[in-house]
Amino acid sequence: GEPTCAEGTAGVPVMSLASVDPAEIDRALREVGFLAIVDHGVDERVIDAAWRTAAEWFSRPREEKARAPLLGPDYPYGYSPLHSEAHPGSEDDARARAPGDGPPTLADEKEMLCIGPENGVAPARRWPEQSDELRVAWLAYFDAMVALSDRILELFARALRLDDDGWFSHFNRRHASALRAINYPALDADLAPGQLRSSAHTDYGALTILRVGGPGLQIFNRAGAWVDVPSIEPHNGSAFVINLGDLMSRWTNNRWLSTPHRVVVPPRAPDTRAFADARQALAFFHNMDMDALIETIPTCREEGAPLRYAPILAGEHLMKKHEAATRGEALNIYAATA
Ligand SMILES: O=C(O)CCC(=O)C(=O)O
Ligand SMILES: [Fe+2]
Repeated sequence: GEPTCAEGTAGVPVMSLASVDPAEIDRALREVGFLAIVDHGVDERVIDAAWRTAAEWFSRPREEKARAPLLGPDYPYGYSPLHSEAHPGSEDDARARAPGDGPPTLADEKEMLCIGPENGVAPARRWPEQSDELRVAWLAYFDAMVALSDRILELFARALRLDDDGWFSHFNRRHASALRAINYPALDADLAPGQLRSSAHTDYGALTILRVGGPGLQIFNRAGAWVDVPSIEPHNGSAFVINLGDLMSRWTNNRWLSTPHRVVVPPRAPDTRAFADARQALAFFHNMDMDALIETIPTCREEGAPLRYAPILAGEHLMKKHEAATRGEALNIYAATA
């Protein structure tokens, strides 16, 4: 039959969800930590509406957006304006600093709007009051992502040769997932040296479903190089990029990778004055139940191999990641792969 798996330039395989071989998923997640899916079955109108209402909302005046529910200590969702977050800087930035300078505080060149689940796990959703259309569209998209992540978790169970396709569903009764739209504004000047659209990070949870609009996403591969994730559309039809977060890597005793990734400004074409087009992404972060006990998955306990992690509650893992991020702990990927 038709091949279900083709290599992109970063080695991110593209798989048809209609005919995927779970062994290929296992291979991709062991070697790359990222894959792309087509034939995913999500209604294109649902995707378009979420995409369009996000873009429309980001295009509003700054003062209007600032009146939206804001991300803060009592509400870890809502709107984060441009430059509201400081992140560990890039490797170049770290090299440029004198010892003892403290962590770099270059802010990512992005703004974000986020909602959480509506299942009692998180504070009640707060919406920007200006757009009923956004609320309706995002509710549908959120539900579609929940359904798609359920399907992907079934495939993960098969990829890990668990005896029950529904193995993950026992940890997925009141998930703590979040939907985030990210706007990387058009640029009319270069960013500061070392500044990025999204600085290098790994995701926290089980898996992330990304809808990507435009170039710039890079992954840090096992050879220790930053490589572009090529755009999959339009040749392969509508696609989502799937990657794992730290929880899934831990759960599989590091069999599967939580791959560092970042978003850079694409290289500027010579002889043009335009710097960079705007870029948008929709990221659905799937988190397991807060009280899910994460102990190495039975089929990931190779005989004789050490168990790398003690059991932990998924909620505790998530909080530790949030705390590390707010302390600005740098992601030490360079040392890890040296
Ligand atoms: O914009 C993208 O393509 C990726 C964003 C991302 O990695 C994140 O928000 O965690
Ligand atoms: Fe990410």
